[in-house]
Formats: sequence, structure tokens, C-alpha cells
Amino acid sequence: MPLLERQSSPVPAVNRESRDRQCRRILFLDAYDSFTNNIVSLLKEALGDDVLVHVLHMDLKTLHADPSPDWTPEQFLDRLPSFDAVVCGPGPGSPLCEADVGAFRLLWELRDAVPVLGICLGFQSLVAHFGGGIRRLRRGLHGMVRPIEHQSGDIFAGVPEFKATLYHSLCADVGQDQVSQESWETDMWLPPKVAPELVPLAWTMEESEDGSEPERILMGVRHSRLPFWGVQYHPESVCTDPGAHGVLKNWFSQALKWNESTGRQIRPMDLENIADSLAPSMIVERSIAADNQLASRKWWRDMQSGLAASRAAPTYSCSRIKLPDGVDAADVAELLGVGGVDSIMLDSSSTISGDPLARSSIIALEVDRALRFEYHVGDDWVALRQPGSGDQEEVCQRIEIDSSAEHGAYDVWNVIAEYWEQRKVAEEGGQEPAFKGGFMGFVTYEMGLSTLSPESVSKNRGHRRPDLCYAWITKSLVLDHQAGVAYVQALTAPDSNVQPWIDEIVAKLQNSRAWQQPGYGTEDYKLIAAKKQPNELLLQTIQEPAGRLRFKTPKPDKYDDDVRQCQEAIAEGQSYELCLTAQTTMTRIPGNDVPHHLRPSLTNGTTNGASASWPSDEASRHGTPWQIYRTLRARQPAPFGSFIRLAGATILSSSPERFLAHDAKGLCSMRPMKGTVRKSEAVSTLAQAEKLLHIPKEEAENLMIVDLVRHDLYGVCGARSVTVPDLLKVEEYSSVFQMITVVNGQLPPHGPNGLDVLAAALPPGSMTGAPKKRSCEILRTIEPSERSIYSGVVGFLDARGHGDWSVTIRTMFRWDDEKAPPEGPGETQPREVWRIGAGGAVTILSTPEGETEEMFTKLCGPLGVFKDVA
Ligand SMILES: C=C(O[C@@H]1C=C(C(=O)O)C=C[C@H]1O)C(=O)O
Ligand SMILES: NC(=O)CC[C@H](N)C(=O)O
Repeated sequence: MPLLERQSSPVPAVNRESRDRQCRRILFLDAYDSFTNNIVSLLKEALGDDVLVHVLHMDLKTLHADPSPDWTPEQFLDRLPSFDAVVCGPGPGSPLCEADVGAFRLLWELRDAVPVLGICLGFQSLVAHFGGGIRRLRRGLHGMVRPIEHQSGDIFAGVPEFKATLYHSLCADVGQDQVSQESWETDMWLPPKVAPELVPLAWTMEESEDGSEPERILMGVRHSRLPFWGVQYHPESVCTDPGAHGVLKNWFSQALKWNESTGRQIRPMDLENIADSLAPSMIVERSIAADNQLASRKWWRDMQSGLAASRAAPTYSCSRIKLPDGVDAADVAELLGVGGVDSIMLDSSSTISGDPLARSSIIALEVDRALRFEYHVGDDWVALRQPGSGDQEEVCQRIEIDSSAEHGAYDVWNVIAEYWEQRKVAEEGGQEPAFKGGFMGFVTYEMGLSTLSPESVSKNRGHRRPDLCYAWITKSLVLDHQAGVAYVQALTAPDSNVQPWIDEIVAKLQNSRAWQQPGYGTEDYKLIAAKKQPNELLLQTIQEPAGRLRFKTPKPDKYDDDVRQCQEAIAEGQSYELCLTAQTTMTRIPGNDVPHHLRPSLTNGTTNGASASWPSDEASRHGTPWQIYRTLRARQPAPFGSFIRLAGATILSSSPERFLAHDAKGLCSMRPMKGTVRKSEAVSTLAQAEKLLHIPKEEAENLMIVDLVRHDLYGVCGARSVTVPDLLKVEEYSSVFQMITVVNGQLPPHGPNGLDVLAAALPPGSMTGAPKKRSCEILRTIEPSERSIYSGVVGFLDARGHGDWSVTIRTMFRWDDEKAPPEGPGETQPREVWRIGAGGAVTILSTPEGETEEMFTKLCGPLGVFKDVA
């Protein structure tokens, strides 16, 4: 699109002033929680869309997406009279710690009180300020759904009995434990001695396992004189009964009544500094406003020339052919030269077992000629690289970006989005391939971490590896296993004739053994895959110092300690759930990594069609990455597997977890996975696994991430745009059963797109725990090394705007530049280093032994493959 057209895109005719005049306004103080957006959306749903909710962090910093400047304490006090009411949200930490609650504390002391609703941490802050104590629960309650007992009074008026989700480790101590059982029934509703101005409105009784008295947990209060209310439970959780929404309505009408009866006038406000943070119209408005400023940005002007301007406005060409039953994507990949450096294959290998998620495999072609976008966290540029070919040198271009965490920063995502915008192709309707050409690549865990918590990624990381690498793929093959169709396709300049190339590939496919004798190449791998050792034996044998391969697995005792450390952080209220992980390193003597099918044949000088070619003796064996991958996919088929060799990284993945898929119409779908049972003789059927997974501990683990993912989606899609069509469903994989939930979000038209969702939601919540920011910061202090490729994502964003990204788990990876010293006798060469990350969610109900077992179960799949084949 020409420059001027972008500049002049119209801002929608939203008359902010008139909109504002009819609006009620709520200020939401967010304590860096991962459920905030769920509450904002619920407020709009319960109170009506004409209630404007402005979200500000409790330390008075504006949201990442909000371009307006942070507030000073003076501005905060000065602007409060412009709001009808304030919500103090949930969050990590303690209400007694100033850094955790920030401006909450200013509210309780105002001379002209503003109506407030405190939720969880906000509730605790209210109780603590007016005399209540704060102590730890006997055992933290996270993702636990409990009945809330109330007397239908005050903000509970007319609200039916309901159950609500709890996320807390700390609780209010208003002397409830000192009240005798006889007087409890009456005293429980009276203002407690220690906090005489507070009136209890709701309780829950937590049954204890040891037969002692149930724990009395205060769930709701109001101030007897001032307009302050609080609830300890989470009204916004997907598992809180919708009947409970009445409490929010009641609170707001009480707040308005207070304003009316005390003559508290709501002052009109300078609209520059206040926005309806999650209204879809606001989200669109911000996105258009940012677009309108593009022409003034240096990075954007840089993008109008050189490599950044190459391949604009492509044409899509495709031949669609029948895909015979049982054709194996890896056999086809070999035929097309995949397996060496510069390979990308997204592989639904579990299609062989009829997995409905295993729909398509995508093979990128001519990756060695694809333009790459590479970004290393902390750099203030994005490198564009056009690899050389023949006697042509590699060409590079740097796009300078503003990588600072300040508002309005322009980052690598803007560069990617801009390149993609200029190369969009239309959707044609009807049956289409999953991918039509466009970006494919990977993103590391540290890339996500750097936006969430910049100080968690050190400046000096000892390497220059890309944290994001996207290659622009113009030629590709998609195998739609379910429709039985293959697409040979290209994105090219409108005047180029790509049909002969397409015809050539079609002919090659149709005349191949892969097509005519489906699955012929998989036999060798299936044999090795079948010789899987039991985990215990595997972990024992790798301890014996072998010649070529050396293994360093996590120490069970250390991992147990790490689990305990996580649980201590959870008991303190710092986190609700922490996804703890550990890395295993494997080193080996470097060897020939060129896969056999790409080696020159000894007899006729052409490429050798033979597949595995296994040497008989162990000493001369050197499994190529491709052989290792083929064994991995045979042993552990997965819907979101991948083989990627790009930008110095080698990624062999058998991921079962989709992070995010989206289409061009803005329907986004995330699939958090939490809750794992190892397959065994005792647990071999889905029904048995369901019994084990549908228990409070496992459901809570999943639910917490579901609520977090809902928040991530609401943040980009806007209020009232998220649904949960599939909650807590158990699925079967080759060595484990997993519980998953599907969370969908619908983006508003003409605003942000799937790439924005991806950028905002990294790192994947299922790999961090909740709340995300604090949890990542805690994990960073427990886990000694970078997670790197593990816990990041791999996938694609195609030229139509369809995307699909998997979480990089059950994966082994290597960086070309990572070397270990020689180890064996006579060894002189540095060793290559491979890594496997594994872990699981730690909650207050975890046991160190259980978590350690789970980590080793997940590790052993890829580990055994490496031991058997590398
Ligand atoms: C951490 C891993 O897996 C994550 C943790 C899970 C769990 O705690 O049950 C399940 C799937 C993944 O989101 C891993 O595979 O290494
Ligand atoms: N969800 C919350 O607000 C939790 C509050 C506090 N951090 C606790 O754990 O008790």
C-alpha cells in the first residue's frame, strides 16, 4: 500500500465527549494480576456497556497499551473526583506490603471518600486498614470453587446462593477463630471487635482434612460508615456462578446512591488521560491512531526500501491434488529435500492415530532462499537477512526500532506486522489450505519475558542468538490429512510464471514412492520407536558414562527443593501457581548432520533416496537431526510437531499443545493444557485418566490458566469478546493423558490482529503460572538457565492472516554456537549441546515427589529418543 494511503486512514467517528457525558466512570486499580481484564469485562457485562472502566496499575503506571503518561500521586488524587467509583483488584503479594498495593492505601484515608470495591488483594487491603489482621490460610485456595454463605443483605441483596472461585493464600483475621461455636451463628454477622467499623457480609467454611473445626474465611465486608465494600472471592472466574454477578450490580448502585446522598459531584474530566480501557471501540481507536502516526516513525520509513520492500503485493498460485490415504508427511519432506539446515516442517504426525487436531502438515520449500527477520532481546534493531546463493553474498538490512519499554515503543512485532500488511492475500472461501505462504518461525521464552518483565532478561546473556526468527516462505506444500488433499503453492510477483515449478513438484509427488507406497519410509523408525525402554531403566542407563553421548539430567533432590521453594512462594501469596521447569543437557561429538537422503550417492552422484541407513555398530553411529526427529515422531506422534533448522537453531518437537490459532476474521483460539497423567498399565484408558484428572487439584491447575488466558485474550479482543467452549477436557497422547480447555476470543473488525494477540500473550500462560508477571520473576530466581526455545512457540502467520502457534514442549533443541568441552579420552573437538526442558505446574496441593515424577515423565520421551538414535 502506498505511503499516503496508510497515513490518511480515517479515525472512526467516535465523539469522545458526547460518549463520555452519558458514561458512568470506574477507575480500576490493577495490582499486576492476570485476571484483571476478566473483571473489567464482567463489570461492563453486569453494569452495561455505557460504564467506562479506566484501568491503571496500582503504582499509577498506565497500561502497556495505553499511550498516555503515567500518573503522579497528585494527579491520582486530583483525578479521583472524576470517577463514580474505584475497584481495587486482586494481585500477588500481601496487602501489608506497600509495593504490592500501591495506591489502594491512599483510598482508605481520603477526606472525601470515593466508593470502592476491593476484590481479593483489594479486599484484604480494606480489612487490614480498618483493624483486621492478615494471616496465611491453613492451606492456600487457588482455583478452588466454594459455596459463599451470605444473608442476602447489602450488596448480596437478592443474590441467590452461589459458588465462587478462590485464589488466595492469605486471609482476613477479624478474630473469627476466637468466637465459640455456640455464638458463631449470630456473631459471625456482627462487626468484629478488632475491626468495629467493618460489617461481615459473607463467609465460607473450609472443611479440614484432619477432622478439626472448619476454617472460617471471611468472604465479604462493608464499612459501616464509609462507601467501602470488599469480596475475597473472584467474581470474574469462569467457574464462579453467573448468579453472583448481582453483587457487582448491587455494589455499583450502592456506590451511586452514596454519591447522590452525600452530594458527591462527578467532575467532568480532561479526556486525554482517561479511556474506556477494554471497550473494543477503544482498542480499535488506539490501533488506528498508532497507524496514523506511522509516517513519522523512522523504522517505518526504513521499511519502504531495501529488503524490507521486497516481494510486496504477491500473487498466490496453487495446484490442488489428491492426497492418497496414509501418505507420510516425513516421507514427502525427504522427497522435497527437507532435513538439512534451513528446513521448516510443521508436522501433524498424530494423524496416523486419527487425532482430530492433526489436520495439516506444512512443509516450507526453498527455505535457504527465504528472507528472515531476526531479533535478539535488548537490541534496538531488527535484522533482515537475505541468504546468499551461488556466488551471491548474503544481504542484510537493519531496521532500527525503539525497544525501550516506554509507552508507544515500536518493536519487532511492528516490523513483522508492517511487512505482512503489504503482502496480504485475500481469502477465497471454500476449502482452503491451513497455510498459503507467509511467515514461519520460532519465538523464545525470553522474547515474551522481555515485555512482561524487562529486568528478568539480563543485558549480557553471553550469546547473540535470535529470540525471534521469522522466515518469509513463498513456496510450500500443505498436506490436509483429513480432507485428503495436498496443495502445492507459491506466493510470487504478479508477472512471474510459477506454474512450471508447481507442475514439476506435482509430478514429483505423484510419481514418488511416498505417494504410491504410502508410509514406506516409516518402517525403520517404527522399529526403533517400538524399542522404548521404561523410564526408570532409561534414567539409569544414561548415568553410565558412555563414549559418545553424555547426559546431565536434573537432580531429583534439587528439583524437590525447587518445588518446595515454589510452594513457599505460593503460601506467601506471591503466586497462585508456578510452572516450574528444569533442563537436561546432552552432549555429543559432532558428526555429519546431513541427512542420508541428501547425501551424494556413492554410485551415481545423484541424491540417495534411501531413508534411515542405520550403522550397525554403536561407535560409528551419528544420528542426524532428521533421523532423531523421525524417531521422535514415530514414538511420540503429536498434532503440533515440528522440525525446524533455522538461524542456528535446530528444533525437534512433538508438542501436544496449541498456544494460539487465529483466522483472518479475527477468531482466536487458545488451548491451555494443564493436568498430566502418565500412561501405565493401571491408567491406560481415557475413562481411567478422567477419574484421575477430574479431581480438585488437577481441575484447579487448569482453571487458573484458563482464567489467565481469558485475561490475555480480553486484553486484545476487548470486553465481552471471550468464550470458553470446552472446559477441562481430557485427551489421550502417546505416553500421557492431558487435560485441556479451549478459550476463544473474537477480535474487533479493523483493529488489532492475531499477531497482536500473540505478542501480548507471550510467554504462554501454561508455562508460567499465574499471575504471569510475578510468577515469571519468581521462576527466574529458581531456574538457573534461560529456557530459550523451550517454553516459547513455533508456528506460522500466513499471508491471509491465519496463524497457528504451538507451545515448544516435549522438544529437544540445539544452538549451533553452543559448545561443550571435549570429555572422552582422545577427544579434541568441542562437543555439541542439546537441551530438553521439562516441568509442570506447582500448586499448593503438589507434592515434590509427584512433580519430580511428572517432570521426568515428560523428559523421558525425547530423552529416550536421543539416547537411542543420536
Ligand atoms: C511444562 C511442561 O508442560 C506444561 C505443563 C503441563 C502440566 O503442568 O500439566 C501440561 C502441559 C504444558 O503446558 C512440559 O512439557 O515440560
Ligand atoms: N488473588 C489475590 O488477590 C490474592 C491476594 C493475596 N496475594 C493472597 O494470595 O492472598
